[in-house]
Amino acid sequence: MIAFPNAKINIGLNVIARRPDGYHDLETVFYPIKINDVLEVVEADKLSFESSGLEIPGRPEDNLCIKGYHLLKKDHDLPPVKIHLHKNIPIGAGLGGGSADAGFFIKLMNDNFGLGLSDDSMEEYARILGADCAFFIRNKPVFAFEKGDEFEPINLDLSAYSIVLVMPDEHISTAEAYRGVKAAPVKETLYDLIKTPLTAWRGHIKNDFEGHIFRDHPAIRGIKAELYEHGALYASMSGSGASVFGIFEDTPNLEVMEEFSQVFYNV
Ligand SMILES: C[C@@](CO)(OP(=O)(O)O)[C@H](O)COP(=O)(O)OP(=O)(O)OC[C@H]1O[C@@H](n2ccc(N)nc2=O)[C@H](O)[C@@H]1O
Ligand SMILES: Nc1ncnc2c1ncn2[C@@H]1O[C@H](COP(=O)(O)OP(=O)(O)O)[C@@H](O)[C@H]1O
Repeated sequence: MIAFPNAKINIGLNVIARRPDGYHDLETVFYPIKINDVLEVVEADKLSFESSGLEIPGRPEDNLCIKGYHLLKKDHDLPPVKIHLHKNIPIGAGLGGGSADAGFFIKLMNDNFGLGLSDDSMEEYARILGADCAFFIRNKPVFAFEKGDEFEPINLDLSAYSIVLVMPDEHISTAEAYRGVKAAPVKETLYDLIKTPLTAWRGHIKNDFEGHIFRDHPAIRGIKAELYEHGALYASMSGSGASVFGIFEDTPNLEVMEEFSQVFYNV
């Protein structure tokens, strides 16, 4: 059994308040994009995890797929499985790649071992693994709030546009991004702003992580500026960075950027 976990981008991200549990309340829009890992799970004599493709930092036993297995195993009678992950979604990119693997792993296990879990119930399991993980259960554009794990579906279809994603050499961990951010209440909620025409987003829809990350990593700021110079209608860092996306009317030629970063066209 095989699945193709996809990445997400954040269109806007407001960090609103620090919570007593150390997390932050935020509002953001999650939008799925077409950069995918390959996740294969087969029944085996013992539980194992292996990966190919991009190198995943950390021990295999800490991989979110293995954590997902142990979480489900507490409540369900599961056989041991062999997990193979081909990693293609850039890591430390703000693309939620690990979270996508976790969400898709839960869905794979549910389908293949007849666990009978509803989407709500799978979201509950996913939330335990990480704030972003629950999004990947339904995997549809949403306005997300609280820890970024409560959702309101939205009608947002960008398929008429060309989305280009640029991944610099630098990587940024989610923990680093939250450490430097200053929480503040919003003046205009993203829930309303996202309904305005895309051409009105620039200068209004913001990502609060950009402030300190652009200061500490000027090359990332440069990528955003370059996307606007190439005609993006809207450009932003995704989530906690370091990737930056641009939304274009027509696919741009970004050959000049390919020298120092990885460019994904039409995601
Ligand atoms: C920033 C966002 C934006 O979508 O994702 P990325 O851009 O990294 O993919 C998310 O908030 C990341 O979600 P996720 O990566 O699942 O976070 P978790 O594993 O739950 O938490 C990692 C760390 O981020 C911080 N954290 C996360 C979520 C949140 N609402 N407040 C926080 O302060 C905490 O310090 C936590 O220890
Ligand atoms: N399946 C996985 N794929 C990628 N990273 C994983 C996975 N499981 C656990 N991790 C851990 O999560 C960290 C960041 O994951 P990722 O989702 O790529 O972050 P971000 O969304 O912030 O770019 C990695 O450094 C790694 O240690």
